[in-house]
Amino acid sequence: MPEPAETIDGWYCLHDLRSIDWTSWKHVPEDEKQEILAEFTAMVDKWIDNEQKEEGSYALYSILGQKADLMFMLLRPTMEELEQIEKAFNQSRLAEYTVPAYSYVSVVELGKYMFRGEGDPLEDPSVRERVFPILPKWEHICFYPMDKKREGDDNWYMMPAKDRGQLMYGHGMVGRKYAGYVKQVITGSVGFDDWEWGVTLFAHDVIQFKKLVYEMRFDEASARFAQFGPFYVGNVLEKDNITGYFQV
Ligand code: VOV
Repeated sequence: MPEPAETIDGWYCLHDLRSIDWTSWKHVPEDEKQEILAEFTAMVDKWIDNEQKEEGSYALYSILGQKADLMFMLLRPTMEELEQIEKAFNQSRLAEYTVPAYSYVSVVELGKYMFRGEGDPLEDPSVRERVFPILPKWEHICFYPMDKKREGDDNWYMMPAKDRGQLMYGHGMVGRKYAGYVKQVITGSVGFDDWEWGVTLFAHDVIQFKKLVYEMRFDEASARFAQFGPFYVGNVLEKDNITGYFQV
């Protein structure tokens, strides 16, 4: 049996995507809208406070297209904390005007392919930074789940570790060209959700997602083995712009 890849796991992750029921929202009296948004903003304040204490992280984006309108990406040390956040939103008044669109449960993951250090990797500050990341608040986000193929000769899980390591090295080299343009957070979801990984990318210029994902399609790790779920792309929603976003 090929040697399984060892992973270094960090914060648990919830991608929570919601669609807004604009028709119902439109009919809410203005003063009530302000109260509802104040309650939601107070929730975001808690996420910001938690991030400042480095006990987790968050990203808040508006999503284009009809698949969803909002995406919350939340990182916490435990799944219980993620559940509390999800529940708090579901019990909020804003939730009455949203419909669940998609969700994804995973954990920030670093494959040991590239880790050359000795001892406990979680004591290495550069590893900690990657598995307990403070999510960038860059202008754009792109999120999609993916699998590695298990078909005939293209079975990732039957490949020797050394060959997988080589392919991941090639993958990393393509990715490195985008340093400063795209930041990636890879979350593992085997046993947690319907796909094997969640890929979350952040960029200042949205076109960089297309360039990177397209270039990677030609790299063997993706060309032979990658299978993709739905893609979600969006724009950062800063706390101060929440009221403006909900204006109708
Ligand atoms: C910004 C670009 C970028 C960079 C620099 C980068 C680098 C790296 C390195 C060095 C490593 C290996 C060690 C680790 O960290 O695990 C990985 C790992 C991984 N990646 Fe990646 N990736 C990028 C970007 C990047 C993209 C765009 C995708 C989606 C693929 C595509 O075709 O759409 C992706 C996927 C993954 C996955 C699913 C894994 C885990 C695979 C496994 O079998 O364990 N990734 N990735």
